[in-house]
Amino acid sequence: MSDASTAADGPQAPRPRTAAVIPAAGRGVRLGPGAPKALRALNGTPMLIHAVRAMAASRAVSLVVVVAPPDGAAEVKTLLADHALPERTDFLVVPGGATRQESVKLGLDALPAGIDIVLVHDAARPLVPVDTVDGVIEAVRDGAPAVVPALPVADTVKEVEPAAPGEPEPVVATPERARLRAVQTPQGFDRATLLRAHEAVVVGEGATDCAGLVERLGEPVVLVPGHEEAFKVTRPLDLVLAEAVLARRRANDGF
Ligand SMILES: Nc1ccn([C@@H]2O[C@H](COP(=O)(O)OP(=O)(O)OP(=O)(O)O)[C@@H](O)[C@H]2O)c(=O)n1
Ligand SMILES: C[C@](O)(CO)[C@H](O)COP(=O)(O)O
Repeated sequence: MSDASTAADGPQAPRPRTAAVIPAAGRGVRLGPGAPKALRALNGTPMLIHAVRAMAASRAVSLVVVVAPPDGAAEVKTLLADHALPERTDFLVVPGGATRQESVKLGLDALPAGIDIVLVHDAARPLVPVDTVDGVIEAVRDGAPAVVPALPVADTVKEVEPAAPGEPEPVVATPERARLRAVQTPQGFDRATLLRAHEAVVVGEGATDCAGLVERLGEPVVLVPGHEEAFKVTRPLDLVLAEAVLARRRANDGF
């Protein structure tokens, strides 16, 4: 994707500037004991570095804000300095909060003036392909205030009445699968809309993704195609899958 702001036949309006906020402050409890999830290695490189490279691979992204584990900002700055990253991209590191939503808000608060489009991308989705990133940015540039990459759901999904641990859970509904989508990141937003959505959150009534907050404002949220390789590393088997994807990429492209 080219980011030129002038054309041969004269000056045009400058392209909107895009930043990526990467919440990376989670512990990774479901992955099991160890370092914070974003700092764990995939093929010898921290997951966070894979995620940062995935964002910086888009020529439209001029700034990446990493939201680090609360006591890990210095370590993350060192990691960014120690790994090869594109020179055209700027990097900022801020400490995160107690929830993903709080961490994203801390990242948003660190954005400088002049950024119009914000991607929010989980460090835990280190392998998202650049075409998916660019597809999200393009849809925001085309005027959608909130854009989410998504895939059809493969399993049938049941809604349950939560039960005590160890007790069977009663099913209350089976949503029509053809209407369900599993959503991924990066989610892309018009900056002002995303900020308004975060500022409107009532304590105790958060959402598990930023797009959920925009929906509550009554603003439209649209989906674009996601990618199987943009899966979230959540449980131990996901690490095995992520390393297999990297091995396949190396075999295919010598990458
Ligand atoms: N307080 C938090 C919690 C989560 N995240 C980030 O949000 C993304 C998605 O969250 P998830 O995969 O659930 O990560 P964890 O919260 O670390 O996982 P777990 O729930 O297993 O502890 C991750 O990149 C994670 O680092 C964050 O920045 N700040
Ligand atoms: C944002 C997200 O990755 C979209 O699927 C997901 O909601 C994050 O959930 P988590 O359990 O907080 O990781």
